Amino acid sequence: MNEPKNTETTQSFDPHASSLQGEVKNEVLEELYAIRGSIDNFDAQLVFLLAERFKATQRVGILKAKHQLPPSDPNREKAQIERLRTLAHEAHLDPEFAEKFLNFVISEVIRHHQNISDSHNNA
Ligand SMILES: C=C(O[C@@H]1C=C(C(=O)O)C=C[C@H]1O)C(=O)O
Repeated sequence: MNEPKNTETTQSFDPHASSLQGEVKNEVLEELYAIRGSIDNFDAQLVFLLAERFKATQRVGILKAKHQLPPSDPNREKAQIERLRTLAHEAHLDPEFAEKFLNFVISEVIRHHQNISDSHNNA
């Protein structure tokens, strides 16, 4: 996966921004910054991964619009949710959270698909 050359974000982001400065000992702050470095890496990857996922779902949306297929596919969603809940359980992630997260993403995808279908029909 190609990561964008996001010099703007890297230049303006202050990894040490904190409301705790001056409130806790320096060594605690240093340890916090070290852990937060990993959190920042995870968050960046999440954004890249989601961007790739949305690229793929856009293609599905175009395919569906071309062939007059409905934006959502409830049986597919059911299967995905079951799978993700199992994966989450195995990974010690709360399955309820995994389900909510997937539903949140899917509802946004369906909104995109509806928009693609509307503009396809109006063209
Ligand atoms: C992407 C699709 O469209 C919708 C969105 C889904 C998703 O984001 O994974 C899954 C099923 C559909 O409701 C699809 O049908 O594959």
